[in-house]
Amino acid sequence: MAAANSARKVLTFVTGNVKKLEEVKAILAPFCDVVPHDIDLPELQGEPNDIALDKAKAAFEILKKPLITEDTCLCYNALGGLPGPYVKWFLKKIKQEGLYTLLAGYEDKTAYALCTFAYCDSQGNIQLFEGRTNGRIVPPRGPRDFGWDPCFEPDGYDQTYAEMDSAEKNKISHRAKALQLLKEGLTAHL
Ligand SMILES: O=c1nc[nH]c2c1ncn2[C@H]1C[C@H](O)[C@@H](COP(=O)(O)OP(=O)(O)OP(=O)(O)O)O1
Ligand SMILES: [Mg+2]
Repeated sequence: MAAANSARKVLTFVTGNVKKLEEVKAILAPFCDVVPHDIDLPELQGEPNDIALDKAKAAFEILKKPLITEDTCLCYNALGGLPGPYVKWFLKKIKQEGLYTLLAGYEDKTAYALCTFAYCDSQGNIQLFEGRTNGRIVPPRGPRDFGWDPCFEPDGYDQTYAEMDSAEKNKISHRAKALQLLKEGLTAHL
């Protein structure tokens, strides 16, 4: 990875999620190539930062080379930040409709999408880069090919993430913001 300046930089992204990979590749295209490595990493329960750190540590123990991992949370303000890192399991069991009806008893539909990238260097040192986009939870609208995108309407938009084109989402998303910080943080390393 520590390539000469003239060579194209390469980052290994450990994820099992092809839609994440697609977005990360598109957002980082001007900066580096992204090579996926599909490992189903164990995920701790707990605070988003601890989960993100642990995910990178687990990936490094297997690959023993520099890499990035990412963990995404969908946090409802009315629920003290839940489902947060557990949104994957909520989605699996109650689907997009359920993610909306979960808030039936609450007036506050605001939420934020939180993305935490972890970069692990060749020595196993880990740095985190966090991006957050505020919005609200709505009845699902738009294509259903990426997680909770149909339920999340970012502030300042009347479209859900799912209804926006991908280029637009990639300008304002939680993931785009985290990757901007990662690019700034890694320019010296890569
Ligand atoms: O921008 C997004 N828009 C909509 N849905 C999203 C987004 N980003 C992640 N998601 C979904 C995927 C999974 O249901 C959960 C996060 O769980 P999370 O553990 O981070 O993802 P994952 O297990 O699919 O992939 P990985 O192998 O990288 O852990 O939210
Ligand atoms: Mg996961």
